[in-house]
Amino acid sequence: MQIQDQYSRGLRDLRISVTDRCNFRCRYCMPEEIFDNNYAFLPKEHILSVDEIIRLARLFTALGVQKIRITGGEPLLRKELPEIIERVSQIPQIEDVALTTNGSLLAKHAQLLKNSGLMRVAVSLDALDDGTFMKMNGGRSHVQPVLNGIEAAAEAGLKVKVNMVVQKGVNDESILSMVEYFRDRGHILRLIEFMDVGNTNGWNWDQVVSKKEMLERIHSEWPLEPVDSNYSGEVASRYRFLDGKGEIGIISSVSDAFCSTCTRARLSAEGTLYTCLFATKGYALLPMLRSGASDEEITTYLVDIWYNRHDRYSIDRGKNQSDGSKVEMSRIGG
Ligand SMILES: Nc1nc2c(ncn2[C@@H]2O[C@H](COP(=O)(O)OP(=O)(O)OP(=O)(O)O)[C@@H](O)[C@H]2O)c(=O)[nH]1
Ligand SMILES: C[S@@+](CC[C@H](N)C(=O)[O-])C[C@H]1O[C@@H](n2cnc3c(N)ncnc32)[C@H](O)[C@@H]1O
Ligand code: SF4
Ligand code: SF4
Repeated sequence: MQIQDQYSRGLRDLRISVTDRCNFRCRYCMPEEIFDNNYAFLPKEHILSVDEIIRLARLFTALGVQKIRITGGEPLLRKELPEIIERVSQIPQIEDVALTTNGSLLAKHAQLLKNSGLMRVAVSLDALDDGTFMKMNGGRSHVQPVLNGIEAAAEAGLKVKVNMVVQKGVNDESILSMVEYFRDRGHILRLIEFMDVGNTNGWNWDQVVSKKEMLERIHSEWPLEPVDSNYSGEVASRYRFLDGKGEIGIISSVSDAFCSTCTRARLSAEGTLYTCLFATKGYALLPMLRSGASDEEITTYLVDIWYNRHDRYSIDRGKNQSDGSKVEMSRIGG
């Protein structure tokens, strides 16, 4: 069944958060003064079990989902991650299984994840110097373990992309060194505009380096040209180096929104469905799962939610948007 929302967007991509916990405290996502020892993380019994994740993933594939991204929190903190990946990748309609991780624990697990059926990994890394990186991740990790994770993933045969959130005055001076490092090693670096996700990261426009500015800075060092998207609705705009040394991506949710082609649904660790990264409201599926709802009942509910979807937060950014607090990024995983 192919379903469409109010702007004729299908449902292709399901992003599943497998935990709300993380071993980092990136200031733009989980500032440590908020996510401290008193923070109420989800108790285990309120988190989707592996069976529940697989059941929902199957139901979503019947509505058009072909691509699954596992995220968090930090997904490598979930002990059952290899089993989740193995079972998700065995669902016949699933063509692409990817993982988004901070990379700090990846070196140890990359080969097992690849053997379990993982195809691609996006590793987040914001700078190559420990000073800047540790300032951004709340002092939780040096750079080297993440670089080791990236190399282990590549050696295991996983396709690797690197995600860098760019924050003006914090790590924008690291753009060129990051570009140089990863183009020399053949990994695609994607530069992400700092976004106003959640309610706690102190976002303001002054800290955003726009896509245009990032491109100008990189182009003046290594000339670039645009490349067509790999698929309709791709989040990153692609640019190739004219000297033939690979490509980069820019994710410009703030300065150049891409909502018109957004086919992404997000499932939080506690089984709540969000139809936008900036949603103020989610749809709790866990009570249905645990009260014996049939596949047909859950599917009818999902179809109805998608049919009524009219999210386009980034296009409308700055206009009066609905009140209420937004879901935290660590709950739905970016
Ligand atoms: N505003 C907005 N940002 C998004 C959306 N999807 C992804 N992002 C941002 O882009 C970042 C990178 O996304 P990834 O999870 O690495 O992967 P992807 O864009 O799906 O990548 P590919 O599947 O390789 O094309 C995320 O961490 C978010 O910060 C979206 O629907 N809206
Ligand atoms: C929430 S994390 C979850 C997965 C994993 N812990 C990681 O960091 O890759 C997913 C992605 O969201 C990005 N992200 C988090 N907060 C962001 C923000 N305020 N603006 C832009 N991207 C953000 C992170 O950099 C990361 O690439
Ligand atoms: S961006 Fe990822 S690594 Fe950083 S705090 Fe958020 S969930 Fe953790
Ligand atoms: S802001 Fe919402 S609707 Fe727009 S691309 Fe991101 S998730 Fe999709």
